[in-house]
Amino acid sequence: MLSLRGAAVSYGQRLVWQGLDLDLRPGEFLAVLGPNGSGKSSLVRALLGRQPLSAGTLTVLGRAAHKGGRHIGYVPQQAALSAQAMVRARDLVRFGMDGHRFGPWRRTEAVRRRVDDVLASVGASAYADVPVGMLSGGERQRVRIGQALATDPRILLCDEPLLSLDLNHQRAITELVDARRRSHGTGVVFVTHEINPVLGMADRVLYLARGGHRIGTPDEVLSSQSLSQLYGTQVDVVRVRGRVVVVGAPDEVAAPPHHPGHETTGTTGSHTSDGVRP
Ligand SMILES: Nc1ncnc2c1ncn2[C@@H]1O[C@H](COP(=O)(O)OP(=O)(O)OP(=O)(O)O)[C@@H](O)[C@H]1O
Repeated sequence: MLSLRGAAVSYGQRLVWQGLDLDLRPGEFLAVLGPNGSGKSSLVRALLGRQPLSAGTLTVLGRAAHKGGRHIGYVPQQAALSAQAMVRARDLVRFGMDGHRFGPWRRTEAVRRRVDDVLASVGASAYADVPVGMLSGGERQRVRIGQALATDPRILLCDEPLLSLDLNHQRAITELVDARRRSHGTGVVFVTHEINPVLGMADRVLYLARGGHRIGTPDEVLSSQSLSQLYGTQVDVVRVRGRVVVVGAPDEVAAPPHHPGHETTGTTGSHTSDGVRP
């Protein structure tokens, strides 16, 4: 579905990652992990065709990537709502369709039914008519996923969809995405700091750090040996009561410079010494 060969992203002199070979299969769940500033969002932007590769190639469904393809659904990082706060959940889902299939916004019966179906599929029917500014974080994430699924995309890119959600909502959101890929064969790229909610679902993990990466099954990548090699220092991956904790991964960044379109997801060095939060 997605194919990267020898891919790299850099901003000026800053090389973010390089030498990335990746194929996403239909229905596959790929978790993308890594500390702040390791280039997870840059990868998502590259896959969306919004960030040019500095080396290598990307094809999406067999064709060179381009912006705005309706085959890719995108769940962005939680952003300040401001402009959308008064928009109803059902309108957000409809916006997701308008840009693609239906041209100018038309209130046709078919569109209304489709919006209802999408809202039902993400469990958001009960608050379809509530302004999104009044929804909880978890409810809003359901609606955002609905918006991303509005065009019935074959690939779903989720950029930190679990941020600021409690454990129950993290589980609900990951299960929603998991159910979707199983029922529709949707390929999923799921960027997260929170490995544990996706551990049982991820077919493969791509771990980005220090300009390098590891890719493989969760057991292959999330091992002391693999992460120690990646970081170039001793890192321990321990499993405690079925949860994975990464101990000793050095913080990657001091303070990522703020620039438009790049929202950091936590405080400086939030990739803590236990790395992936339990
Ligand atoms: N548009 C840009 N111009 C210059 N540098 C950028 C730009 N976007 C990202 N960067 C830098 O590239 C690096 C990777 O950023 P990116 O947002 O992809 O990382 P990330 O892994 O998603 O981080 P986080 O977990 O904090 O969201 C960072 O050092 C960041 O400051």
